[in-house]
Amino acid sequence: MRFTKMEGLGNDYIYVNCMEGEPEDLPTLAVRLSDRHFGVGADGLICIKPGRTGDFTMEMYNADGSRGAMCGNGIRCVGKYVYDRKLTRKTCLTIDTDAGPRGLELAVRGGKAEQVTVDMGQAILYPEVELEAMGEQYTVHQVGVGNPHAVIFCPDPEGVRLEELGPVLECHPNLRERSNVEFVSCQDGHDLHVRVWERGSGITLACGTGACAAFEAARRQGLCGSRAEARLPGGTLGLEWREGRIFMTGPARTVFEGEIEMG
Ligand SMILES: N[C@@H](CCC[C@H](N)C(=O)O)C(=O)O
Repeated sequence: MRFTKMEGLGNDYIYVNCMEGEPEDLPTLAVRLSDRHFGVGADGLICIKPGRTGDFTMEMYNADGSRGAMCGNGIRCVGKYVYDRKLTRKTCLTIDTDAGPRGLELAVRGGKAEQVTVDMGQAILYPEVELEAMGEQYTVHQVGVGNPHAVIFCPDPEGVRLEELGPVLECHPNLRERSNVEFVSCQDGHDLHVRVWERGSGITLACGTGACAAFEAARRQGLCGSRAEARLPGGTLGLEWREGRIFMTGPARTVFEGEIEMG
């Protein structure tokens, strides 16, 4: 099976062209290929399929084989994948996801898509909850960006013991559902510093939907205005709130292509 490894801010996935059929048992394949020692190594698997109503469909699996409805860094790479391989000549396209269709605008240089802006749609803010984890109290802002996020504001995200707290918070019974977790600080009304524990994949270098969830929570708290930059360990994303929708801009990059023996 041929595959392409791509990354957006170091949030890396294995991309498989499923336009004319797909491998069997995608959750098991995601676990096998994502393994960084015995597989290719990635935060998960993304399949590119024919559009349902849009131009293409993105189907994503986390490294543990669970399915994610949306992936902000992944969808930018899907845009680059279909454009660079000439599966489309459109620079404005619609990608169907389990969370609904998302509009993409590609910035092209030398025949390749480099930066991608995604209309991430409306974020939903649920009532905040207080909870206890590893002996500490946290105020959690629950945000839906097509997938569930638990945003916690703190003075220094770098000081958080994410590898220990992440798994506890991801499955905390006080949350609406199993969630992605972001520790966030906001400075100067636009500078968001974000560290992420991703549901199903653990600590990742970035999370596009997580950056949007942090932005929405910060905006609603009056901590930032309608434009912000989210600084994550893997790089920076541009965020803009326009008429109730969030627009996210960032890079998409191909790392390498390969072929793996199945069975
Ligand atoms: N890395 C992603 C989010 C991937 C899905 C997430 N782990 C989930 O299960 O909801 C992003 O960039 O948004």
